[in-house]
Amino acid sequence: MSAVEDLAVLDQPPAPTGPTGWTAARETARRAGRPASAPPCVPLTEALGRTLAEPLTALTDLPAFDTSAMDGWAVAGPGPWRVSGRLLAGRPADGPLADGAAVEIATGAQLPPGATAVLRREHGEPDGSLLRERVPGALTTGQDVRPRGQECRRGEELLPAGTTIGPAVLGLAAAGGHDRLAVHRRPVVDLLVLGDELLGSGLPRPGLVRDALGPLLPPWLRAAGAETGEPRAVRDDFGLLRDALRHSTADVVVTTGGTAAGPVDFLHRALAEVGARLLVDGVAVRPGHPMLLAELPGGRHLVGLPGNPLAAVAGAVTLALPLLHALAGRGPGGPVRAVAVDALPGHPVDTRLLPVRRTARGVVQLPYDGPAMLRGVALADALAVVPPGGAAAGAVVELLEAP
Ligand SMILES: Nc1nc2c(c(=O)[nH]1)N[C@H]1C(S)=C(S)[C@@H](COP(=O)(O)OP(=O)(O)OC[C@H]3O[C@@H](n4cnc5c(N)ncnc54)[C@H](O)[C@@H]3O)O[C@H]1N2
Ligand code: MOO
Repeated sequence: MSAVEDLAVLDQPPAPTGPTGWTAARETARRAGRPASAPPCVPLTEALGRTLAEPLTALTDLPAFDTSAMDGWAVAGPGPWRVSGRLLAGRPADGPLADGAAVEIATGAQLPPGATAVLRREHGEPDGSLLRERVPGALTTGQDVRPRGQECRRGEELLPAGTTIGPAVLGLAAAGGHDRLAVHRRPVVDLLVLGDELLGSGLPRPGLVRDALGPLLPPWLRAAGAETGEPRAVRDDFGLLRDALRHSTADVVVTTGGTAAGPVDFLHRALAEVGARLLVDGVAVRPGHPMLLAELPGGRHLVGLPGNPLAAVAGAVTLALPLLHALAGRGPGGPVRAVAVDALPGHPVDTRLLPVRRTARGVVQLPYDGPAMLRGVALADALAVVPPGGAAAGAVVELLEAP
């Protein structure tokens, strides 16, 4: 081994020897993800759900020209005014308006030079070719005019890099003159669902249960910025799992099940066999404590979610979403907090994640929150982070996104 390689090995944090604290585990996952360099520039139609790789700047003043905010008349100076002509939206204004003149104007039309205000249709009284105000003297200079640059000036930063591109961002980008946006690449996720007992359809039968995570995880991971296809069912076979890990080229492999120490829980062995390095091996959190995070050769990652469905949800919010957000270039965002209406029960030494519902007075616990249950979380607005020992009534707790 060369000296450089030697140093690189010494630089790496040692493999965890026990459960990682919940906050540290989430932070480790976030730090593990770095967005790829050279972000692509994509058309607006392909940018939804991605993250701005560069600040969004205005390519134009907004509005780009003085605009009428109302249907009525553009007027110059105090009334009464002599009316001639009509200005519609979509056509450039022609000649300037002389003092004492008015022109009929539509909302959104460019104001002619010399116009001092817009008189709304309902506030004006046409009298032959003259126009008067219904309430004389009520019109003020600049009224119902959207002056050029009111919202922004050309070159002004509208949104910072790291902003998630939602419909409003697309609209703003278009308004600001953009056809394409520099965005972070979506991290590609392979989802492997482990377990011989899992059914893809139909009713549970003796010993067999429906796969609940195959339907639950992909849309949630996509909403977190990932690109992922159909989950792949992998039977409880060491060789199959090892080969699935070995052959995946995804940025992140997410597995469900097989994290514990049962006779067919092969995940740890398969990770060792493919040369993975564990970054988190168990987390002091309930449910979900066997969750893990590993670095695969080539700097890719694997998140091992426990098989119990609510434990898998806890693993996703703790490890998978922070990792994917970081890879997708999303900032961590500020914590969301709420008051606990009643006391929230905790684990004596571990953090607990509880499905809760928002009410006007704060959040309340939902029933059916066992590790194997989804009934509570399906009704939940969020997962409350309950510190060891529990949270008293009136305490402020952090909230995490529920699927
Ligand atoms: N001796 C110990 N046993 C277990 C421990 C422990 O600490 N010591 N921890 C328990 C906890 S907590 C959890 S969580 C599970 C984690 O187990 P695995 O990740 O190995 O998951 P499996 O054994 O494969 O499955 C557990 C459970 O979940 C059901 N399952 C799995 N996948 C799905 C799916 N896609 N949809 C619905 N249900 C699923 C599976 O049938 C099992 O019932 O280990 C405990 N054991
Ligand atoms: O992770 Mo387990 O209960 O905590 O389901």
